[in-house]
Amino acid sequence: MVAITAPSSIEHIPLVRCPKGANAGPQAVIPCIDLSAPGAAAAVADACRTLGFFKATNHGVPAGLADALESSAMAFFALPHQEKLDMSGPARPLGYGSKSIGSNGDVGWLEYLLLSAGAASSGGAALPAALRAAVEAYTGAVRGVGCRVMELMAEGLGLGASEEGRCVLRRMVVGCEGSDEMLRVNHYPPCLLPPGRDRDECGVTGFGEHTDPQIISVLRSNCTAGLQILLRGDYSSPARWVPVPPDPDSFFVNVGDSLQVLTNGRFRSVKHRVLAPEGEESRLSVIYFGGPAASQRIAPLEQVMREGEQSLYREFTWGEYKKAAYKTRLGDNRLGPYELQHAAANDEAATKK
Ligand SMILES: C=C1C[C@]23C[C@@]1(O)CC[C@H]2[C@@]12CC[C@H](O)[C@@](C)(C(=O)O1)[C@H]2[C@@H]3C(=O)O
Ligand SMILES: O=C(O)CCC(=O)C(=O)O
Ligand SMILES: [Fe+2]
Repeated sequence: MVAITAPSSIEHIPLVRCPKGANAGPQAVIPCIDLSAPGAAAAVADACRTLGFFKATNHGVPAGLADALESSAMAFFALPHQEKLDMSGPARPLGYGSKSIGSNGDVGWLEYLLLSAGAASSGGAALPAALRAAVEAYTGAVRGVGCRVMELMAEGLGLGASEEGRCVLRRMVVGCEGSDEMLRVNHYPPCLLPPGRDRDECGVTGFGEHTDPQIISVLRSNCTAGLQILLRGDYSSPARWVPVPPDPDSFFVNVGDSLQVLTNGRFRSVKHRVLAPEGEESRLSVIYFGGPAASQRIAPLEQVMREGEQSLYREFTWGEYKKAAYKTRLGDNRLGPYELQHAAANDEAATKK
């Protein structure tokens, strides 16, 4: 990676360039799942096992809620820097941030608002009234999508026979005292490179590669592209980045690290990143992060484990994991320190059955 300085409305900052060569290869198909279709649970589980990512349609959220949030957020980001800071406070971690992501030196070509989104939260109390109202209405709706998806995930894992099984994931995030829900609004202004700078080999990093630490993330963006996911490689093909074509009418769902652990690796958290817009248009994305209460134990759900199967992870609470995660850089492997070497033993036990 090479540090460059690119001019734009968000000042001169050293930026990281992402090699584009790694994107070569056929367009990967992002699974597109109709949340109301009869086979949705199986399709969701399949997508979470293979990619850890899918697009959700037929979600029932009125377009007006996202439109209202998009327009009030764009009006907010158009305010002078100091006003934005005064209204939200600096992102430590909640608040208004610009260029710097987290507190360990990551930078990106964006500005953002990071808000607590819990049912009882007053996240962003000093924001403009229209933005606050739009955030509240949108959060209620996207939380509903998250609930539906978490129930489909549980059903797809084979836990759907009882109400308890079907709701086991959803209840960790919604309707649970102290759960850790956040809403993030990211604004990526166009990044116009000076004449002579060549974009063919590199893109400018909007948001560097990472996995999300929570259980689930539900993302919606405007029409501007930039999001990419990492397709894991195997013995026959190397890992590669694939662009996710934007679709403002749909939501994109990410499996987070905590869900990877809860399913003992059956669902895989997806590495993703955002490249800064190359055209004239800004990218505006809104992400709902569903995390559990700080005291929630994160360990494989008993109901998903086969007889004799061992946990692939040392157990932790969400509070411990979040604290550790916030000491890492974006691209670090945050689950690494919790991994146990039991995969081979589990495979052997499974094939003997
Ligand atoms: C560099 C960082 C930003 C982040 C906290 C961290 O130290 C590592 C995880 C990052 C991440 C990625 C997903 C979400 O955008 C986020 C809010 C989260 O929960 O973990 C961010 C954190 C952040 O921006 O503060
Ligand atoms: O802005 C985007 O499209 C994705 C950002 C993201 O992955 C994040 O905020 O965690
Ligand atoms: Fe993310």
